[in-house]
Parts: sequence; structure tokens; C-alpha cells
Amino acid sequence: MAAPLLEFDDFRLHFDTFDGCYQALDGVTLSIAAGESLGIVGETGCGKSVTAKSVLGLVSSPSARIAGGDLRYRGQSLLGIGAAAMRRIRGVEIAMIFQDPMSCLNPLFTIGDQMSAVIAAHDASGPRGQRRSARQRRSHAAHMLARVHMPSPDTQLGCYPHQLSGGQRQRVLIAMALSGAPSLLIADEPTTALDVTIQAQILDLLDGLRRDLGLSILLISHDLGVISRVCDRVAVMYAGTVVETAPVEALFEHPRHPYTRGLLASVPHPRKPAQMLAGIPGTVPNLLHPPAGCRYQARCPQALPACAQQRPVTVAFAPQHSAACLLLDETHAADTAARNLA
Ligand SMILES: Nc1ncnc2c1ncn2[C@@H]1O[C@H](COP(=O)(O)OP(=O)(O)OP(=O)(O)O)[C@@H](O)[C@H]1O
Repeated sequence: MAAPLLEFDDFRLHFDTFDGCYQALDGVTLSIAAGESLGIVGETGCGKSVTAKSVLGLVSSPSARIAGGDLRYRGQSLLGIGAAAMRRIRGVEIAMIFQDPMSCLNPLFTIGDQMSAVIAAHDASGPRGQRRSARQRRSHAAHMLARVHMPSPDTQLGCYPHQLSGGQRQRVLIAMALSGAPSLLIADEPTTALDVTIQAQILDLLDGLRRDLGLSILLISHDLGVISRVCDRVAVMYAGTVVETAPVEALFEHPRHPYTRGLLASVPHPRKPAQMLAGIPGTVPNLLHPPAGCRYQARCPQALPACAQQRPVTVAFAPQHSAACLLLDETHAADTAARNLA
């Protein structure tokens, strides 16, 4: 297996609020290899976005505190590297796109002006020591728009964001993100604001770029269908922890964690009547006062008495498939069998 490009190693991110310490990420361990695409899925508030934003130091709240662990890019820690070093990484090594393309574009400037400004910033902070002329920057911007299959790229450079559709604006942001030739693209719910046909086109575009450019992708979504379209592997997050990671097919065919099974049972399907969607009763626990033991125990239909006291360790049962659940831990095999017979 290729060496990881990006690694979260028991990473902990807390927010110090007036009400106490909010343990948003509590021991996240994940890795992405070069050229690999990893999806992160989970319910709202599980910590997907703060995981993604942590990579580029974009959790800007003054109450945010790294409470432990490490986050490494190409083997180097990204924690405490300083603003100048982070600027050299942003855009040139790792780029990020967000859910709402309109809020990321300035309505007062043309697409060409905004893309040229981003390319100039890459030139200034990148390792290549390159200083392109205004004409070269514009030409590179048009090339990048063509790369994301924008029709008439030269004409689009003269457009303002409001003159483009939502799907076209997301293509512009992808073109901008890739203009510094990063190795890793982080996409945080990139298609949630788009209708389904445009959503499919953007996902196919990401998948094509991954294959053509050898790009690694970290894709955040609450939708397993979106993840399965682009990703090789998926990490399931629950309440600030990773509960299962697996290749996409293995996750769909042999989900091991009860939360993953609950998520899969909640996915609508044309041949599954609405009343057969199981859903997951209850809500994600308040991470100001997370439960002792497993964070999913209160909602888990298979919880053992030990789940209330003991934090589950991650058990690997195939080369790329692991889950953190006491039901999978051999020391609790007798309890599990008794529960299954009851
Ligand atoms: N600045 C902050 N101060 C306090 N808590 C925060 C702050 N930013 C995020 N959080 C909390 O951290 C938790 C994780 O947030 P995050 O945005 O990562 O969730 P998510 O899984 O991406 O959800 P969604 O799918 O709704 O975007 C949430 O409960 C959120 O309220």
C-alpha cells in the first residue's frame, strides 16, 4: 500500500465554550494515500467539516483548541507550522472547495479577475518561484476552465458569478482550486446545493479529474450515494469519532458497526417504500458532556452493558476494513452471543 499523503493520528479538537469543553473531535485516526479518494460520511454535527477544515487550519474560532494527536501531510506535522508555511501548502499542495459556490465568489469581480488573483497568489507563495504576466494568468485561467469542461472558457472569464448557473459556479471553484496543481482536493459537501442531474455531473467531473491528474480527494458528504460515486474508501464518523472505515463496496455489502448499518438502512431507494426506511431513533449526544464508553450506546439496538463504561478500540478484520465496537471485540464474544440469543 502506498505511503499516506495525509494522516490524522488520534487527532483531537475541542472548543472551549462558556458552557464547558465541547469535544468536537475525539481521537480521529484516518489516512489518505496518494491518488486515493476517501469519503467521510455521518449525520449532521458528527465532525466531518471540522475534520476537513483542520487540515488547512481553517477552524478559525478563537475557542478552538487542538487537544491532542497529530495531523501530517507527506509525513510532516501540519500543527503549529506557522502562517507562511501554511500559505505554501494551501492551494499549491492542498486545495478545498465548499458547499455554496456563490458565497465563495465575489459578486463584484469577473470570473477572470478572481481566477487571475488566485493564480497570482499561488505564484507568490508557491515553491516554483514563478511570476506569470497578466496575459499568462488569464490564459492559465482559461485552460483550467476548459479542464473542468466549461463551455466557451474565454467568454466565461468575462462573466460575473450571477451570470453563471450553480453548477457552472462550482466548476469555476474546482478550476480555481486546481489552478495551483494541488495533490489533494478537499471537497466539503460540494454538490449539496445543486439539483440531482448537476450533482451527478460534478461528481463525474471530480472522478475524472482524480483519474486524469492522479489527484487525491477527501470528500465530505452526509450522502452515501455521493460518496460511492467518487470514493475508493469511506470513513463513517459518529459524534467526533471514526466508527468504521472500509472500501466502499465492503461497507455496502458487509457493514460491521451498528451505526453504519443504521445509516445504510436510512438510505432511500426507488424500490424501498418510504415506510420501510428504518432511520436511527434518537440524536447525536451533546459533546459538552459525552457519554462514558461508546458514544453511540444510547441509540445502539445491540448495546452491551459494557458499552456504557468501556470505550471501544478499533478492530481491523480485513486489510482496509476496521470498526470500533465492543460487539466486534473478542473479549465480549460471550455477551454478544447471549444478546443475539435473547
Ligand atoms: N466554532 C465552534 N464553536 C463551538 N462548536 C463548534 C464550532 N464549530 C463547530 N462546532 C461544533 O462541532 C461539531 C461538528 O461540526 P461540523 O460542522 O464538523 O459537523 P458536520 O458533521 O460537518 O455537520 P454538517 O453535515 O451539518 O455540516 C458540531 O456540533 C458543531 O456545533
